[in-house]
Amino acid sequence: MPATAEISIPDEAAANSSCAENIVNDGATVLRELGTENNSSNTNNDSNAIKSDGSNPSKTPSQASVEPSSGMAEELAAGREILKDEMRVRAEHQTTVNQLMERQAEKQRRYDQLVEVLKKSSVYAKLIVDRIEEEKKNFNKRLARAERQQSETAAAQPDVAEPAEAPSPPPPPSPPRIRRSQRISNAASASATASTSVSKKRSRPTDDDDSFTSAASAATTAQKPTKRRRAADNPAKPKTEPQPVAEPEVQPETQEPGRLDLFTGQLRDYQLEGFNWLRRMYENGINGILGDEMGLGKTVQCIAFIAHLVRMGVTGPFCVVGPLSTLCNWRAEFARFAPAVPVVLYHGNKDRCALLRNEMRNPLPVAGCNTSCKPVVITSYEMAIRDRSVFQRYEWKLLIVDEGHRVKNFQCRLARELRMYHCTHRLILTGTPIQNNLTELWSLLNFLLPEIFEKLGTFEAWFDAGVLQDAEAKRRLLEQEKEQQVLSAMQQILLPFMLRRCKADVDLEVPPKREQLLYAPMAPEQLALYRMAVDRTIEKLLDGDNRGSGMSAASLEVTGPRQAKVRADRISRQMALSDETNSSRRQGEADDDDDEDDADVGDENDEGGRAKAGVSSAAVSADALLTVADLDVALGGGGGGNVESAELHINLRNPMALLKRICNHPYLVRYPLTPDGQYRVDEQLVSVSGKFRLLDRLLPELQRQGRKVLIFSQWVCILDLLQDYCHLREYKFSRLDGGMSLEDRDSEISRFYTEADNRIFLVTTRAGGLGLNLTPADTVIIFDSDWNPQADLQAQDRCHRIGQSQPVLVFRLVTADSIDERVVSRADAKRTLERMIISRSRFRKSLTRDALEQAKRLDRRELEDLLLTEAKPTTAAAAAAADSAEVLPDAELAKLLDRSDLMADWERLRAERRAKEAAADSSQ
Ligand SMILES: Nc1ncnc2c1ncn2[C@@H]1O[C@H](COP(=O)(O)OP(=O)(O)OP(=O)(O)O)[C@@H](O)[C@H]1O
Repeated sequence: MPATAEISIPDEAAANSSCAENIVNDGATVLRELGTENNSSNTNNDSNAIKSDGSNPSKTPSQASVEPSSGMAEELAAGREILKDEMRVRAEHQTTVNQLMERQAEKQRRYDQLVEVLKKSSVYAKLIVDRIEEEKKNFNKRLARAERQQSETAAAQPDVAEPAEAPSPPPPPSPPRIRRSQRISNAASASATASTSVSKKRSRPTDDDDSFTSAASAATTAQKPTKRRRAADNPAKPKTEPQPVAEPEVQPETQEPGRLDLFTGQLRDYQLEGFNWLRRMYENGINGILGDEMGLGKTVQCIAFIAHLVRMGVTGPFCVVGPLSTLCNWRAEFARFAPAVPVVLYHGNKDRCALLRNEMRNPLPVAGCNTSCKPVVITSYEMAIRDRSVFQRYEWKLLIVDEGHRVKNFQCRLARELRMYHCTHRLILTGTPIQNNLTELWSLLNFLLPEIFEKLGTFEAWFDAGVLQDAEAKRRLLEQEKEQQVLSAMQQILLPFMLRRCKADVDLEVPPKREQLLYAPMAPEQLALYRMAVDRTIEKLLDGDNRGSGMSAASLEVTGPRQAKVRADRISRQMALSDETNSSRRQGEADDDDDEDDADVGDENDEGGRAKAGVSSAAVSADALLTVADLDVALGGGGGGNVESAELHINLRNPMALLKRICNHPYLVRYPLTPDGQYRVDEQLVSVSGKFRLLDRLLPELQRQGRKVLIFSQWVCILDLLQDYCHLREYKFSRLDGGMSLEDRDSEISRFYTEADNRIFLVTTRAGGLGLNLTPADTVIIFDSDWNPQADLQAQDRCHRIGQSQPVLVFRLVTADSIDERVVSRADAKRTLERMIISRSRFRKSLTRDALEQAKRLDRRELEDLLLTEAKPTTAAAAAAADSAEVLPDAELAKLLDRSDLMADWERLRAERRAKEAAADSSQ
């Protein structure tokens, strides 16, 4: 990393600069030539060039007053014009050069900042590496001492005269080197007994032996009742240097032999490593991001970590803030993995929360442990904001922000409020640290470590996802990397603060998944409507229809609440959902889980946000709708006085949203009504949308196979349509969206788990895409992709996670030749950005000296591969002709739904793994 790299003026600037010089020179040449020509026709034989204003300085006043010939005058005039042009060009080029120089200076400034951050970050990196090495040294010393003691005991044993006196039993055999899963409790007790009973066979610890190291350190700290030095990160007092290594605040040794450990689960190897990383960060007073891919067990690692802190005598309080949908999951996981640790789920109205606050306040005894601690408070973003003044009164020992990419906008309300909490340690959990751009990653880091990540400019716009769509720009990016190594600098900066493992890196024992893009051509009616939206015919039609009513097309929008009568039917048909829930759901278009926060306003796709931002919509009465006859005629509907009633939803102020609606289903723009004002749910619901046609091919077959399916959409109104479809086909289903209460969400999830014939779960990406475990499903259909690719990935990972036993098929539906394709390609570019910065092997292990060195040497070939040959989901099936009833021929369908190849791969992998394990065991 050239820390003091001189940045030369880029070729472009140099070229422009020399270009400007050339022009000046050329201009002078032209003028000289012009002067020569003039001289040749001028009897005065002047040899000087003409001044810029066209006068000839060498002429005497009398000469100047001599009238030139008309030819000469023309030449002079032409010369003046040329000169003016040249001056203009010269000025323009000078401006360009100045701009380029300014840009370059700005880039240099940002680069200097980056180097500065790198320096700060390497102080932390060194601290952590030194700490790890020290732990290893200590462990080795303890091991050697234990071995010495053991051999001394063995040597002393023959001298024991009376075997009948029952010598103390031989030390229990040391635990075998555990490969796949490792109980923390085992690790802890292994270390606790390390001084008396460590097998001679055990090899020297490697990185993988971190568990033992951890436990050794835990035991060491348990014996040293030092007071934890408060490494508080109170924003008012940012710390500028890493805090000295601090021990957790421990009470005197309390562990008795055989005492129940608080974490009752078994961590896998990589989870154990994550646990050790969490512990080390805490002990060193460094906040961090646990960025493991979704479903790898971030929740479980945190629970193990909190259980460890409690066991070490840290009495809390601890706080977990997450999306509403995940709260029950956190509570359930605590009950499953650390039942002795008290937990309070803080959610509800003010009265209920007042009661909960009483529970929060007092320390409770921890079963099986000679200690007590305040309950772990689990709450939602909404509550964390609403009751900030309450939460602010606590001195949180640990604040966990689950799905922490929510603070991706550093100015968002949630980030602002959480910054006011007093906490010793902060931790962000996110499976998707980079969603759209580097600014978001900076925001997360700024939230955690404001003293290091203080200047947004440092991270801003080094790499732009938009640029990554363009091959030429990718090549330029490679050049930049060669010159400045910005990418490696960023990776080095992140290294001490982030741990991220991908599913491919770890032995997850989850069958593989296959993601496929399914292209659906538009149905004829849909295409007609789409064209009308593109060429703005809709606008003209609506303008015409509403001229008399004094309503402009731009303000035309039908809103949900005014449609209560026609919605009633839909509501009454819903299963297990309360009316209250539904009416609240009607308020928003796109889902807005916990969206009281302003974090997502400005999100490209945030329909709900825009609605809230106040698109003043004029509701159109049912009578007015009847008059939109031209629209019906254009769509091939009734016309000629036989126009059916329909609910229109057209917001011309947002043409992009209008196109997206049409791509997904024309009913989102114009839903036909029955004569009595109900939604007309018949075969046409399927036939007018390309995506529904595809769906109608996939779902019956999946139902026949008994597969459970998750269908994700970003729009609540699409969920409504899908629900109508389920009624039409008489499919049982569950549903989860942002308008539902915590209890309703919980009951819908449990219905999906427990009812065998409930095989479809309709979920909004925002409300249900995060933190849920829906492993009964093995098929995911993403009805409409998000601009943010991570939202789709999160959705897929609801069922592709630990606990899944089947290969998972993921289908992303894309309407061919439409705005949908743009969404998909832009999302792919953003995925490349994410892969470039963090999804490389660098963050796989917690920090080592080797990893630090490796991060300095970014492999150019690796980067080239990534940028120039990207892995994309397979484009499996383009639907057949739009007017064909056979949208997806049987043979194609069978191929799409066939998982036998995935299963075979999975079986082979498992067999190989078993063989390896057997070989390793026999060699021990
Ligand atoms: N060591 C373990 N033993 C048993 N079950 C586990 C273990 N680790 C994870 N799981 C299970 O795997 C599933 C995924 O784990 P978890 O929810 O902690 O993942 P996550 O990384 O937090 O996912 P997300 O990012 O989606 O929130 C859960 O059902 C969890 O109970």
